[in-house]
Amino acid sequence: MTNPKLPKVAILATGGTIAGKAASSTATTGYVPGSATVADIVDSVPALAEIAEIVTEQVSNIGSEDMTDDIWEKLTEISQKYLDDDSIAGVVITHGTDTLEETGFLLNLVLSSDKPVILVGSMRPATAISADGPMNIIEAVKVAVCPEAKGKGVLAVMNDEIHGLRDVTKTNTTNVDTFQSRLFGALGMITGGTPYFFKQSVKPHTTQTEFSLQDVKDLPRVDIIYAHANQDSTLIDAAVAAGAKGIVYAGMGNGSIHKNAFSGLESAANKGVLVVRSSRTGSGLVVDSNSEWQNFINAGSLNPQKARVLLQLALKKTSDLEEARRIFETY
Ligand SMILES: NC(=O)C[C@H](N)C(=O)O
Repeated sequence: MTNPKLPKVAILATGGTIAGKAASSTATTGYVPGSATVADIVDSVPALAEIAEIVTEQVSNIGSEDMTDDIWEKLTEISQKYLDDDSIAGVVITHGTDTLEETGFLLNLVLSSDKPVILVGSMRPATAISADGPMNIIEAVKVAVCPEAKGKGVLAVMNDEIHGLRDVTKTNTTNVDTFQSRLFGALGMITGGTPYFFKQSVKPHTTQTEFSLQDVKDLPRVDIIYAHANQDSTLIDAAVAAGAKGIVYAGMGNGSIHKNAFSGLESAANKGVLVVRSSRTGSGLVVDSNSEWQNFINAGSLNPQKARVLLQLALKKTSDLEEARRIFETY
């Protein structure tokens, strides 16, 4: 779509339900994510041509439950290539919603630009009645050309809301209002087709971080172990045996550790594996509580999947406990 009078936006497509097709217009589950191309998506929303000159690139076409390190590496490089292009005003990335928060948090930490970068997905396939994808992509492009979106880090636009990728998480399996920033709230909203911003995160992102594209290469293995009643150390020992350099423990409450899992985590930490305590509750901070857990790092407000991303990047810089702790306190 060319209209050189309008700002130029790159739409990079990775797949997801926004590119999904179902057998019937009433089917909202059981569809195939990643079956429409970026060209199909853009062609099906002619109103985009009134907002921006659109250029597109297909990065992958997968359900985001199948996200890999290789696609992360490719996506970060391609995103930075467009951000470095003086003719581009902003970048929109279409993405499945299942791992959108992990990809987005990674981009928020490694991309270097103050241009808007917007992740967008949908909860209903493109073929569904009341599909949410077309309006979501229109609103994402509107935010991408909005001067106020500059310098706010990587953003997610869905369901008329603008969220920061550090804090947003998927909270519902199928509802269109699934993305919430539970602890700190949305950064803004889109009403009547206009983006309105009300706040921004104080945490460093994009141009302010110590991470770069180089850190996305050869990411170390980090496993998440989910806490539960009657737990033991079997899966923790298995993670270490599989070569994990880090473990995120999705603990109970304020990162509480089952006493029978503690011995496995302690022995992992003694072998140099960095262990982060996060929480399976879905909200709140994980802070110091039990004096026995001094060899572990607190995830603060990062949920287990976000803590995993930060721990992977931290491990590219250090294996020192205190230095990794500083990184978790910073971001
Ligand atoms: N709504 C969605 O996009 C879910 C889909 N499984 C995905 O993440 O690709």
